[in-house]
Amino acid sequence: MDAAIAAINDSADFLGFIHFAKSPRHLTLNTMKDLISAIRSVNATIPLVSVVVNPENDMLETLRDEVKPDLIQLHGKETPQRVAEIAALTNIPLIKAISVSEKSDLDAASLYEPYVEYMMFDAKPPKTAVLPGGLGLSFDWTLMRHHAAAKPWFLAGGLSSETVAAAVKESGASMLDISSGVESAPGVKDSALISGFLRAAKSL
Ligand SMILES: O=C(O)c1ccccc1NCC(=O)[C@H](O)[C@H](O)COP(=O)(O)O
Repeated sequence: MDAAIAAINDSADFLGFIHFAKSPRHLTLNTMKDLISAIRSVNATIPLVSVVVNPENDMLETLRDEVKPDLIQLHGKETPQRVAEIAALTNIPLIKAISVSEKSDLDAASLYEPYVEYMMFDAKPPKTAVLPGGLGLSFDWTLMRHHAAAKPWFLAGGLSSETVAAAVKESGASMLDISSGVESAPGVKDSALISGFLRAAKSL
């Protein structure tokens, strides 16, 4: 909660919460529900995002009916057809994350755009990685320069107060997503790092 308050005080535009058991950032759906409710009692407007990976329908129904995030971020290998089903099932705006290591990884993005509010482009994890995100890895940001997008998109992966200026310059991103770059240890958000990142990003 302290990190969420720090981010709100420093004018973060979204807050995200991970539901993925293997992640050091994992929150149960009950904990996420309580956290979302507590944050809404101090700030009713900041959009709150539940981040999930290849979710089954029963989990999505719990998100929709109990957790009630403003957005759901899909960070797995969901196909465009599955994203369409999730949009219809939940009626909650979606963010679809795409893993990028080369230009051709961007080709499928347009297939998702009809069903989502936002896209996210994140670094492709190594094959051996346990996590699909939150790894502090970046990709060639210049790949985004010529990407024709119909929906607004976040740049993610390896961002920090040190890298953000180059990331924005090289990618042309106007929306950013950060996780490990504002942590003092895996899963431990650091208020000072959050403030530093938001100041650096908003000064660009
Ligand atoms: O962060 C996680 O542990 C995680 C686990 C499962 C699915 C997604 C996850 N993170 C997704 C994010 O949106 C991260 O913010 C994004 O990958 C950037 O991470 P980082 O490179 O650490 O800033």
